[in-house]
This record gives sequence, structure tokens and C-alpha cells, in this order.
Amino acid sequence: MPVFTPSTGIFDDPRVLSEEYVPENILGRNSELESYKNALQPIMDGQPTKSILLYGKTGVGKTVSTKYLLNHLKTDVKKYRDVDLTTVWVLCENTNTSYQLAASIINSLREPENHIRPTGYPAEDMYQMMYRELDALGGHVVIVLDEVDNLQSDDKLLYELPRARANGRIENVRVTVIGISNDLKFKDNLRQKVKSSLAQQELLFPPYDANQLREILYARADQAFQDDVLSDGVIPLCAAFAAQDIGDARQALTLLREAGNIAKKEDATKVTEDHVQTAQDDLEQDLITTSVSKLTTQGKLVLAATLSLHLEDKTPARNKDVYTRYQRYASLADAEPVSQRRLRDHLGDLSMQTLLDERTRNTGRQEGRYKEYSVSIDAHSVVSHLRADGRMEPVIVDLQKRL
Ligand SMILES: Nc1ncnc2c1ncn2[C@@H]1O[C@H](COP(=O)(O)OP(=O)(O)OP(=O)(O)O)[C@@H](O)[C@H]1O
Repeated sequence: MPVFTPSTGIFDDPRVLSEEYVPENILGRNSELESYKNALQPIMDGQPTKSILLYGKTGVGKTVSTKYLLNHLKTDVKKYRDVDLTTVWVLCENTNTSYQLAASIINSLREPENHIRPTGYPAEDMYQMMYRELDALGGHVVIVLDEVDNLQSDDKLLYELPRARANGRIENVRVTVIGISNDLKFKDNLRQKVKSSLAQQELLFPPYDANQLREILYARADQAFQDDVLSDGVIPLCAAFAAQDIGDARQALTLLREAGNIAKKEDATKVTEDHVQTAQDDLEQDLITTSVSKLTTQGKLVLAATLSLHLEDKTPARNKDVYTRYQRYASLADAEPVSQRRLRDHLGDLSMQTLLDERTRNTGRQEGRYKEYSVSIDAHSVVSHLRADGRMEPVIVDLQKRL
């Protein structure tokens, strides 16, 4: 018996479904791309530009559209106007201060051997170094600040960078700043003067609907899979799952890829809707595992308290009801309880991570508006994931009485 046999021919080129793959065409974003292109057009025309703040939830094409337009702009500006366009892309995930941002900009313009250490300089020296570096480039520089919301608490450069030329910090180069954020409330939290500097133009990318997701998936599937291996319902089902959730193209592509992987593992000749369903269940489990394991002890206690109410059929529950149960669980786990106000933040976080469902009730005059919470995931899997934290053991014993 041979040890190795050829894999079944499900995929042609699975890399096409990976996160790294850059598609040639952006689908389902015509009007958004048109507005974005108009916002960048002054660069082509050699006119002063306004800064751009681009919003939208995760996976709605903000990154891919920005890369697509900047790549074209770079080529076209060179061709028609002989202007050099430099693009600087800073992922602000771990960049929380203006000082770190200046260091990241400098380093992204330098060869690795000339990188500076992002510590130890007086702040003003660091900023001056950055402006000198930018000015030396000449032409036009587009600085993309991806996940710009991380810089909210130290916003000096968010204010100054878009105005650098007007304020005489640079002379030879024009700078356009594009801030990208999936925090839809980011702008509301900015100081007025930062808002008017960073968000001179705003673009909103809405979630994809099922039709748009289907269009994106069909184009990718054509290259990713061998001919005729996808059953007819597969792409519509992947699109429907992702549209029902938050309309995220990344999620839809991952689901299609995982369905293909499952079919391949089973040595199946076709990818079916059952494979999609299994992939969806697996991904949901992975999401719960990751989200629960990343919670702080307080977050886990709040989740456990809401879950125990759920198991007693007492959800949707209000903040004050969760708080009573939470206090008991905090004491069982020997943790200092947080205030009721802080509990509200934890409930909000858990809802953002889709571990809980949040619903606002409006009862008219008597009680006004309030929020209610219920559990949106499988109780057994939450309990098994909470078990990984030894401190939760007494709480789990209590929860198990209700399971
Ligand atoms: N309109 C589209 N056409 C083709 N592929 C798309 C489109 N929109 C998104 N994608 C693909 O979906 C994935 C996520 O897209 P992208 O990274 O642009 O999302 P995003 O809005 O920047 O998300 P995040 O805020 O999480 O970074 C990528 O693999 C991208 O190639």
C-alpha cells in the first residue's frame, strides 16, 4: 500500500482565497471607489488635498480599496505629471503615541540598517527628524494611518501632520493623510481641532450585502478552485452566512476556503453546502475559543454571570440583575468586584465581541431607555473555555448545576 496518494483536485490555487492575495479588481464598491477617487484627484492635478478619514467595519474593503487606488495613482501621477508619489503605510495597532508614530514614519522611509530605535530622543527632535525625512522626498507623500483610533489619546501628530505644510514644517513636499478606522465612533471622540485637521473629508464603507459578497466570491472561486467542484449552493450559502453576520468579505472568503479544506480532507470530489455548514460551525467555535481566552478575569466573570441567568431563563437581563449575580461570582473567584458602571463597559465589550447580544429597550417615560443582554453562543462551549482559567473553577461548579 502506498503511504502517499495524490490529493483530490479541489483547489487550483488556494492562495487566491488567502488574506495576503491582492485582487486585481475591487467588486461591489463602485460608488465608494468613485468618491474615494474624487478625494484623491487633487494629487493628480497638483492641487492641495484634504485629509481623508475612511470608516467602516471590519472586512468591508477599506485596505484593499486604498491599496488599489494608491497603486494606480502612483503610476498615473508619474505618467501624466512626472511627479513622484511616495506612500507610507503605518499600521497603528501598536503605535499609541505621536512619538512612536513619528519613529514609524521615519523607519518606513529608511532601509532596515538605518532604522532608529523608537526611544530615547527628545520628542521635538523626533518630530523634526520626521519632517526633514519627509521634506527630502519632494513630490507628494500619502501617509496612511491604518487603525488610526489607537492614537486617540496622544493626538498631537493627528492634528499637526495634515497641516505640516501650512504650518511651515515642510516646504518641498505635499502631504496627504488618510486615516482608516473600523471604530465608527472614533470621530465623535476626537477633539474639535483634531477633527477638523484629520477629517477634512470623510468616507464611509458600509457592510457588504449578500449580492456583493456573492460577486466577490465567484470571482475568487474561479481562480481558486478546479472547474466544476463547487456545488451550486456553496457560494450563495457562504455569502448568506457572512451577510447575516456583519457583511465582512474576509469572513466570507475564509468560510469558502475552509469549506474547500474540509472537502479536501474528506477526499470528496465536490464542495457541498454541508461542507460550508461544518466550516461555519468550526469557525464559530474558533471565534469563541479566541474571544473567551482573551478576556480578563473580570470579563470572564461578567460573561459567566450573564450565562448563569440565561441558564435560569432570566435573560434578556438588565445591568443591575447581571450585577447582583456578578458580585456573587466575583466573591467565589476571590476577585475584587468592579463598580456597576464598569460592569456596563464589560457588557458592552462582550457584545462587541458577539459573545453576548445587546438590545436597547425603550419603555417610554417610566423607566426610559435601557439595555438588556442575552447569551448568543453555546453554553457548554463557554463553560469548557472558561475552565482553562483555574480561578474560574468555583464559578464553573456553580454554572454546572444549571447546565
Ligand atoms: N470589494 C472587494 N473585492 C474583492 N475583494 C475584497 C473586496 N473587499 C474586501 N475584499 C477582500 O476581503 C478581505 C478583507 O478586506 P480588507 O482588508 O480590505 O478589509 P478592511 O475593511 O480593511 O478590514 P479591517 O478593518 O479588518 O482591516 C481581503 O482579503 C480583501 O482582499
